[in-house]
Amino acid sequence: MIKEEIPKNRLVEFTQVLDVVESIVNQVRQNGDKAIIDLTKKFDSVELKDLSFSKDEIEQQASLLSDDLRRAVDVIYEQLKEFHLTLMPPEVGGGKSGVEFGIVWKPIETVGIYVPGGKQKYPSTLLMAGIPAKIAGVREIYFSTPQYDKLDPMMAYICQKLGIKQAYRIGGAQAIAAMAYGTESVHKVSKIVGPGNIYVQAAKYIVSREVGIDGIEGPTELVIIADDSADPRRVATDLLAQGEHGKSSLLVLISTSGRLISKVKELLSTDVNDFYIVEVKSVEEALKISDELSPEHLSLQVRSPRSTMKLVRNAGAITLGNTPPAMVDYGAGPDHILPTNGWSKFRGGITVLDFIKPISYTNLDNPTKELIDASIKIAKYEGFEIHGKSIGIRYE
Ligand SMILES: NC(=O)c1ccc[n+]([C@@H]2O[C@H](COP(=O)([O-])OP(=O)(O)OC[C@H]3O[C@@H](n4cnc5c(N)ncnc54)[C@H](O)[C@@H]3O)[C@@H](O)[C@H]2O)c1
Ligand SMILES: N[C@H](CO)Cc1c[nH]c[nH+]1
Ligand SMILES: [Zn+2]
Repeated sequence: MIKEEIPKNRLVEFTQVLDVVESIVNQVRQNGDKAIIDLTKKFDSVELKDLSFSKDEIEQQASLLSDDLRRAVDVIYEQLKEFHLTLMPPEVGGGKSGVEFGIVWKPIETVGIYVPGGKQKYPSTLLMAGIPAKIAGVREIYFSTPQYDKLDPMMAYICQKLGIKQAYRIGGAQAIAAMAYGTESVHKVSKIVGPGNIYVQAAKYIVSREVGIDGIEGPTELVIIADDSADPRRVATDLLAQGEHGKSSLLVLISTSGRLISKVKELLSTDVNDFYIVEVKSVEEALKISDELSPEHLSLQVRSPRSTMKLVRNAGAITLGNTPPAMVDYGAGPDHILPTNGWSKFRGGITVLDFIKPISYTNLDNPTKELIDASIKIAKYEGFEIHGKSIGIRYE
């Protein structure tokens, strides 16, 4: 259905299910594997026997992937690898007042990746999380997905390429809780990343009290800003494409062209999804609405996408001009694990930076008297006499 007013708040929000998910998380925390088995029966109607895929099962499934699809994965793997390698920050250092200081980057040691799978399968998401984790040097990468029978052959092949330590057949909030707290069968990790529905994201939010998370990456969102230079068929197809993720997707067109809008409306008229389509007077006005929404994907199908991009304040990922947003989903290089629900106001998509941490180092070779005196004075001012003394005894 076409709607002409964009809702102020997201209609589907992980905050709506925090209470029910808190109870799921607690059950897994207290009862481990047994709770996972019960919850999987309750929510997915599956009698779960083995919680993880064995090495043999993964090998067997991977062998079923055709050469053609293996090559496709290999091509995308190299493309994503290049993007994340480009972003890998250097170790930096400097000095002042006789102090040498700097940063060494260390990988997070254990990471759990959630790959959604309730309605569709997402081997591409395993690549999007696994490649930056591997480049960052994460020692043990685990992953979980709600596939209760055999593992998808493409995922199995990707598991092998990434050197996944263990793969679990667990979905929803129970998978997140299991990786956060550990169970008899599931390894506890230091950080959990990955997209999913509101139950999955609510669980990540809850367990972030104890483990790192990458943010909130819930139901897909696409805002297209288009002027009269845009092609209505492409605009409509981009909106329909993200609508494939399901009814929870947020699909928005903001355009300065009434002519484009009526053509796009015509093309969308028979689809089951809701589309929010608004006409504005200028691209600046469109940007104001989009920034307020802070969408996941932002597509700038306008005459000057580069100068328009400079004016954007909030978005997870921007595609310029004729670039299909679906290429970010698959093969362009930048990650498709992107913030939703307004979280692009304060963070971006996954990069290698989500898997490394900066540790500072300090070496006082020959500090100036001025710096030492100033430090001791502030320690005394705070009432920490011994802090001051521990500095003073070295440089008197
Ligand atoms: N933002 C991103 O970066 C990004 C990327 C890819 C996909 N996505 C989104 O991920 C989502 C995938 O959702 P999905 O549902 O297909 O798969 P999912 O794997 O996220 O969730 C499926 C699980 O949800 C649990 N569940 C379902 N109903 C429940 C209920 N009533 N109570 C408790 N638990 C329940 C079940 O255990 C099930 O296994 C889509 O909305 C898609 O748009 C987002
Ligand atoms: N559009 C999704 C991010 O919201 C990513 C995706 C994966 N596969 C297809 N699309
Ligand atoms: Zn998509």
